[in-house]
Amino acid sequence: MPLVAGVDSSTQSCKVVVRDAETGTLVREGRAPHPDGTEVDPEAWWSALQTAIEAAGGLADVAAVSVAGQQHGMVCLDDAGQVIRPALLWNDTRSADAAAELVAEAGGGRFWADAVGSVPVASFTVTKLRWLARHEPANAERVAAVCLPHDWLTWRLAGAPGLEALRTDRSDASGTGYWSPATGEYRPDLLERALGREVRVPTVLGPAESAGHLDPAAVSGAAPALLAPGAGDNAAAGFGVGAGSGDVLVSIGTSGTVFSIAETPAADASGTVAGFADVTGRFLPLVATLNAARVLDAAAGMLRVGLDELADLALSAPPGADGLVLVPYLEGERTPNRPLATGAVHGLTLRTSTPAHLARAAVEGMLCALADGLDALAAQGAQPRRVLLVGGGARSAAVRRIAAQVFGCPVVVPPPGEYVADGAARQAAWLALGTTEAPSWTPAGTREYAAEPVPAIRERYAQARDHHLDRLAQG
Ligand SMILES: Nc1ncnc2c1ncn2[C@@H]1O[C@H](COP(=O)(O)OP(=O)(O)O)[C@@H](O)[C@H]1O
Ligand SMILES: O=C(CO)[C@@H](O)[C@H](O)COP(=O)(O)O
Repeated sequence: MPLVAGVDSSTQSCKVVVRDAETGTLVREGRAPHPDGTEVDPEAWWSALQTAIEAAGGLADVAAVSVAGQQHGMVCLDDAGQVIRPALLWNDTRSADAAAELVAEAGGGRFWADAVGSVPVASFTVTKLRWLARHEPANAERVAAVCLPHDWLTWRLAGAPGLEALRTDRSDASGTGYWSPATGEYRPDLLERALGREVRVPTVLGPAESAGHLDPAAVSGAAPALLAPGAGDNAAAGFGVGAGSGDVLVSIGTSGTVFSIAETPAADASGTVAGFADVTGRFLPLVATLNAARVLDAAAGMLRVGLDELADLALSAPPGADGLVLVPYLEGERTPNRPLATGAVHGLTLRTSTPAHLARAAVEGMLCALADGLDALAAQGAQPRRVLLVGGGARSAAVRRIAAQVFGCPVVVPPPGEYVADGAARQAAWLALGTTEAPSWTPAGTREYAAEPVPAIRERYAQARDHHLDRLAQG
């Protein structure tokens, strides 16, 4: 029975699962935390990956490995393959002006949506390259190759064999802003427009193509396992839960994402829906917010309670929290594009000044921003008859129950698990087994949450969401 390993190198942590390639049975797992911040030395991901692999019992008996990871992060390498500066992550908003500049230079969003399927905001790698060229020209001069977190980790697992060996996959390439899901080709002209010159980018592999072999010297005791192409974390999560064409997913991790598996590429000139690619050769129209699970962390911190108590408090308040609304822009926001925004609380009265009301408003505010994303996805052709809910935030009983009221459709929650790492493992199994189709591992024990929709929650949120302050310069 071959074993395979899947990795999720996400914003807050690194998770490794080892599964049976044929049945998908979980054999062992491990995890390790990542440092805080929106600028991170990739070496910290490498060290977390080593710790998580060790906690998962190592890779000695594993036939294939696949790395999925947070999307968009800019990892710049010099001629010798050394990292030039800490990576700027997807939630680093310093390139917001660069994004606006790139869009204006092209005459608007239509150009970008047609060229690469998405209109760049600060999250996209292409805007970070423009920021680098403008603010750190000496670093920009040294760049020989640019890649993404999952590409870099796969390359390190291969023993960092030279820049020409860098590999990526369609799903992550589609978040760069210089690769087109519609044509399957890079747009080196757009990369050059951002950075000022062309640099090397990873070769984009198709589904289940090999990225080479693991170098046993890179991981203590590991076998020379096959390396799979890997994926962006949202695409991997879709693959991990076995989502099929037309399914709509909401992921509540550090980011909030709303996406579906589509047969045709998206090209939304408004920039609300990003036109990404999936793991199987299909497409992944996606709306992302910067504020999801950490809104709950922040509310729990303010109320000095744990996350389970926060959920109990939220469920003890009435739907709509008697008019208390929390606008969740704690990290600025990406959709809508408000990089400088801060959060706000509206509707405070003596009645609503309770921990329960604030807890409920935090859950509802975070979910309303995602419900706006669902509307945008529906406007692009998705049909959210039900929503599959994944990510760390889906562990909250309040999120699961209130989501059905806010989204206005049933919410299906797979058993708690690491679906990004599972998606990566399933991709590794596809490669290891050499089959035409990926093995079908279906998570058993999904639960469906249905509730009467409460439109008043979203109506009140719509009145509140445009009223907020910008962050102070040092904020
Ligand atoms: N029971 C819970 N209730 C609410 N949030 C939770 C719960 N368990 C975990 N989380 C949240 O999930 C988040 C991590 O989710 P995860 O999907 O792993 O994030 P990421 O992939 O961005 O690193 C954390 O912010 C954590 O607080
Ligand atoms: O930027 C996006 C999607 O476009 C984010 O979804 C990142 O991929 C980070 O994911 P998490 O760490 O929150 O899962």
